[in-house]
Amino acid sequence: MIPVLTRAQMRAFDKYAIETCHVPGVVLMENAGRGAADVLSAMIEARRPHTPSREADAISARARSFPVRHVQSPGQPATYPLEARVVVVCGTGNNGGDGFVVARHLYARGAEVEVYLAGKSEKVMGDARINHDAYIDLGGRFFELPEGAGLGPLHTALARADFVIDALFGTGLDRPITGHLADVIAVLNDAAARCVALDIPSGLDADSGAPLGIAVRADDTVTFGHLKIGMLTPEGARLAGNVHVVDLGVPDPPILTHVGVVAEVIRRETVGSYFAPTPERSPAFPRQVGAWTRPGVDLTRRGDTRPVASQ
Ligand SMILES: NC(=O)C1=CN([C@@H]2O[C@H](COP(=O)(O)OP(=O)(O)OC[C@H]3O[C@@H](n4cnc5c(N)ncnc54)[C@H](O)[C@@H]3O)[C@@H](O)[C@H]2O)[C@@H](O)CC1
Ligand SMILES: [K+]
Repeated sequence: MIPVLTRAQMRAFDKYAIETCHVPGVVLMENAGRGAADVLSAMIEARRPHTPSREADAISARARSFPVRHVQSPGQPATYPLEARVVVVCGTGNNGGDGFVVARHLYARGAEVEVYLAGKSEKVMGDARINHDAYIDLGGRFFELPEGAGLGPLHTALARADFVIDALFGTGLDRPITGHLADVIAVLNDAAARCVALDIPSGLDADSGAPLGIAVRADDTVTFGHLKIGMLTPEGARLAGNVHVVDLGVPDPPILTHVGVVAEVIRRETVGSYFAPTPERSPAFPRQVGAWTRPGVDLTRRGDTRPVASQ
């Protein structure tokens, strides 16, 4: 079964890993961002066969000048250099920090990357600041888009982008989005580029699955650690698009025991475990001996998912 967490549970998961298990937050952020970069690399690779021939010539010329250390190895999701123009739109919190990690990895893999920060660098702190500085000091293309700045440059960048990465807000969202940040999201939603959200589409309430003011309409969402319940409601699922779960590099059992889960997604292959065999003939299937009957199952809480009785 696949665990599903609330916003508070996911935040408690990260906190427990950092404070009790002593996995540094910046390591979790690196694992999250690198995992997302792998998902994106595979998406970029999947487009490669459709490249028109003139462009393909340019690509092979670039490939010849790309460092030899990027020889494709087993498990590597793509051929380097990646052929894609990627615009990463970051907020000033840790979701934006994930965006800087993704930007750094895609840049290192040869993609054309630009980062737009919806705010000022001076507002970026902690683990996000470490990754902000690393990306910029490695020579990554970077632009600030603070309150009051025109959104023309973002429009222009998105018009030529293949992918736009939404790293504005994750589980830290706690009030409706208004003003400048709402305008930035509207620009993202107008773009033709494939939109990939990090953790959750910005503006989506991770618990209710409703937009808080305005929300990004993603084609894909790369979510970190575990599914969030808000992505499984009809509206949340529509905004999240295809969902990919990336692990944070920490084992689940010691942490999930402490933080709990709100629901579980059942896999086809394990659905049988929800049914218990009856020793007698079932009244519903009188000819069948040892029929399988449905026990009481409540899929909304982990504690209630055990079969309680044969009925
Ligand atoms: N160390 C960690 O805890 C990890 C966090 N991760 C990422 O961090 C995210 C959570 O990061 P943060 O808690 O920094 O929060 P966010 O980056 O989601 O949001 C940033 C801040 O924006 C403010 N805010 C909330 N709603 C707003 C609104 N409507 N308008 C303007 N400002 C608003 C809040 O003060 C919030 O803390 C996760 O979704 C995930 O992407 C991952 O990197 C994994 C590790
Ligand atoms: K996001």
